[in-house]
Amino acid sequence: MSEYNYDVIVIGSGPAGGSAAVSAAKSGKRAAMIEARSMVGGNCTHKGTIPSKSLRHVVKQILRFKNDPIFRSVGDYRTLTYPEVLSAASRVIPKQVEMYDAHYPRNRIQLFNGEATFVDAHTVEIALADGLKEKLTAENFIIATGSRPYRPVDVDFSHPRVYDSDTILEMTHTPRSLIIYGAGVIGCEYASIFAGMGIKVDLINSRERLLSFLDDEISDALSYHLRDGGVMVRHNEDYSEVKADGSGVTLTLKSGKRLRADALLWCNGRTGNTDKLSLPSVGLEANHRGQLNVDQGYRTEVDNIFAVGDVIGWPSLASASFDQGRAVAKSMRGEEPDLVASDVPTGIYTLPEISSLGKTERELTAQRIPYEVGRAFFKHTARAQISGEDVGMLKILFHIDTYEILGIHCFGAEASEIIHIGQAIMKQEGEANNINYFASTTFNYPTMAEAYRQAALNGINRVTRMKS
Ligand SMILES: Cc1cc2nc3c(=O)[nH]c(=O)nc-3n(C[C@H](O)[C@H](O)[C@H](O)COP(=O)(O)OP(=O)(O)OC[C@H]3O[C@@H](n4cnc5c(N)ncnc54)[C@H](O)[C@@H]3O)c2cc1C
Ligand SMILES: NC(=O)c1ccc[n+]([C@@H]2O[C@H](COP(=O)([O-])OP(=O)(O)OC[C@H]3O[C@@H](n4cnc5c(N)ncnc54)[C@H](O)[C@@H]3O)[C@@H](O)[C@H]2O)c1
Repeated sequence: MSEYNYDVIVIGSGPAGGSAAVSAAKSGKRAAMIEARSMVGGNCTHKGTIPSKSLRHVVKQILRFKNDPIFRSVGDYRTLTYPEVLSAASRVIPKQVEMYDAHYPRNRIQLFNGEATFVDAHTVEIALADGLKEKLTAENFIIATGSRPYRPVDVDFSHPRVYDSDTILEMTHTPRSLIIYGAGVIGCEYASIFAGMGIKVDLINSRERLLSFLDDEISDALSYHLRDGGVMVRHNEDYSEVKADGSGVTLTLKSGKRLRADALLWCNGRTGNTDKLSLPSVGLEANHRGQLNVDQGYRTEVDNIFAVGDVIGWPSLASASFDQGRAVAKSMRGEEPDLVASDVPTGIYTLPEISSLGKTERELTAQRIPYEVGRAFFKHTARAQISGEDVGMLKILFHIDTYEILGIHCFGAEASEIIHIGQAIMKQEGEANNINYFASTTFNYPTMAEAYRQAALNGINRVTRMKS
């Protein structure tokens, strides 16, 4: 008999912890999960990815209905309130919870609901919902406690007109105007959602362009479409004061500007959930963003304690967290983790959607790599013309001599799915990663794969002209 209750205890049931627990259990480990919420699924399911993507889907449907005359002939368009949109979007959460819930008994993972705190490197205490405490021991621990919105002390988040990305899901009214402070991925996605509902949005960015990690052309397209959708984007601005009163919120910027709106949504930064874990009892310390350092195998500075997901920082994506969960289980078994998230695609669910993979034009130019660009505009593809979603572009960057694909950048409807067609080719070893694939392969018609063919031919023709 082992001296411990479990081989592994996972703390946090989001994408990272959930997949780590299932992977460990499938390889024969006696696993337990401790989750502070009453339901599994993590912040991803309850506060982050799932509610925001569901909200966005509902708003996209509304816009479709509003903008397409055919729908107006079958029903009147009327303005929906935010609580109505939220209620439609919330239907997905229980379905996700039910799906995740089933994994635990099926894989014989013992689930405990309560907040976990370390006692020592092999013991945790759980504060159970009924006020009782329980101690559990394990040979290994996996910390997958995720992250939460960062709240600066000089902003009063208890005021009913001041929200963050968690509390915006509890807003019970429909503001006529909204200030979104922070134009990262969360800020831009929510700007699309609220502008799509007809709410006047001010989007405040502390940097000089939107989502500067994107290819410049795509970032410019996002700026254009957000503005076209009614969002007022302001760059290079930092707040000096947020003041909320009974009728609205005033945001004063360091530049001296004052903005006023019915409500404010704070989207500036996140912090890792490590403050409740009593890390000093095991000799661990989080950085100033509440995140833990890990090695290539997701091991912290304490040999038997691992960490995955948002709590270790970049890339802080659900997509990568699922893979990290499986990778850490492998690492714990002493195997080489092969799923280290180094080539994660970006999928940004603004309206229009954005997705990219690999190098940007700016990076290739800085690295002096000779490349050419192949472009296809959605408006020239039959599929987009038929669906009516003809705003968008696919851009392939490839090596001028070898034709190796170096980067793929896309915006427009279903961009985050479309990118995966190119990803499959980019992942090929050696000469198999070649833009010619798209020029010499027959695709279903009409499909958005046609955009790859158009972009490939566009780029190859340009190189051929240049070489002739
Ligand atoms: C608004 C928003 C939109 C997003 N959209 C996307 C997207 O479209 N695509 C994408 O890939 N990513 C997206 N993300 C990021 C994604 O949600 C996170 O990367 C993902 O949730 C991280 O998963 P995780 O398993 O690390 O932790 P989480 O999902 O944060 O789950 C951690 C869990 O740990 C629990 N926990 C914390 N402390 C304790 C404790 N002491 N004891 C017990 N349990 C504890 C929490 O209750 C929580 O359930 C979005 C995030 C936000 C906020
Ligand atoms: N579709 C998606 O994949 C998706 C959607 C939402 C959130 N997320 C993930 O959730 C995480 C959090 O998103 P977010 O929008 O809060 O964060 P973010 O990192 O995109 O930045 C949010 C804001 O904080 C500012 N900021 C961030 N770090 C800063 C720093 N060091 N100094 C000064 N300003 C800084 C940025 O300028 C930006 O205005 C991200 O890692 C993101 O990838 C992903």
